[in-house]
Amino acid sequence: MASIAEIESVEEILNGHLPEAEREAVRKILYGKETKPLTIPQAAISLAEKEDFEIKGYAFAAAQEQLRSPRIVRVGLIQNKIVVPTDRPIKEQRDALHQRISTIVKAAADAHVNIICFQEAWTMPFAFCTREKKPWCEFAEAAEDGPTTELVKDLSKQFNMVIISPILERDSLHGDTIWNTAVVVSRGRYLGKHRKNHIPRVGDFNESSYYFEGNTGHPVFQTEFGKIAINICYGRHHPLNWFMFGANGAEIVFNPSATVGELSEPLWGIEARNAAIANSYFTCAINRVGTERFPNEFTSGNGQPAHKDFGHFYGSSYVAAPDGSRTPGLSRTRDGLLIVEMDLNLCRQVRDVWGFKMTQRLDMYATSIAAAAEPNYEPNIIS
Ligand SMILES: NC(=O)NCCC(=O)O
Repeated sequence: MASIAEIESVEEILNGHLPEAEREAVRKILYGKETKPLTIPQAAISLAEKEDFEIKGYAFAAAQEQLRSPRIVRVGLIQNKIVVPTDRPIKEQRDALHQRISTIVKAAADAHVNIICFQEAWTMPFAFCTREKKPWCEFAEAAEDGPTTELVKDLSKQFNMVIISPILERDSLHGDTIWNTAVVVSRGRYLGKHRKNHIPRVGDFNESSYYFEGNTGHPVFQTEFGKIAINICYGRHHPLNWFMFGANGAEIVFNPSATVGELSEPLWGIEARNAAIANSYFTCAINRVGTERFPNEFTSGNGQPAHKDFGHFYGSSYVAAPDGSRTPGLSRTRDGLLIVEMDLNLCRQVRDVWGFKMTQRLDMYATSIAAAAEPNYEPNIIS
């Protein structure tokens, strides 16, 4: 039997072992309405083969309306391993990732992707497990015009793509503070940024040693391809975080992440998908792959011996639609590009059917939440 880290994907196992007669019914129960495979241009397929990354494409269907034209958008999600070992010079590590992701973006451009999102802190290993400041803080760079944003501006301009680039940000203007930030670039220009709202204090995710909770609220970016927002990684466990992006009008919310199997894999397929259902928008969940080893040992505060790796980042990036259907996930082990076509009209179509916005009782919850946030709140328990 394969070890859990070696399992390529749950879908592969189901497809390989379910009798054909039942396969489609089981798929429908688990994943909802069928997502049709997309025809991916040969140039993109050849590049993926040559450069050894998975490429998969699916399309969500929406109803044809009488008064509105379809609003078809193609999104791309990239998941990847780090390229060179973590003891190599910072610039070499970052340059290697810049090169790798630029190649995958080229395949996305060949497949006519309009909006692409990279994984959380994509320019670096997820070194926060070490609690060491040196040399990892050196990966932090300016959101507006750091070397990574300059590269992303070039790619965005060259391929007319909106690019979401989650980086470690250094804000030199405000005390050299560090943030976990997603930068949004459109038409080759910096459009804005969002800083991660919820900072984990769980397992080896010692991110609070490096940066604070974000101070940018819940911005939604109006792009030529629709209204988009970013809920960075651990924010996916917070329903109100998802909710506020929806309250500000998001049609697609990206969830660039870095998370490991032991901790979160059973939650992974549920949370972004549930957010898509609850908020009647599309969600795009992205996780890195591979096992990252660090030069120095660190402990996990769990009584176990010190160790040098973070465990297995399980990939499995996927997209969920407001009607609750979802695409299959990318591989649990390989670099990959997931291309998904969607009609943004589906958001309103689902709202009309389910009425979740109409029935949400915001005024009642506003009062209740304001009361519950008071330090002397008395929980309403009747015994
Ligand atoms: N990067 C990050 O916030 N990870 C926390 C663990 C998780 O949310 O699964």
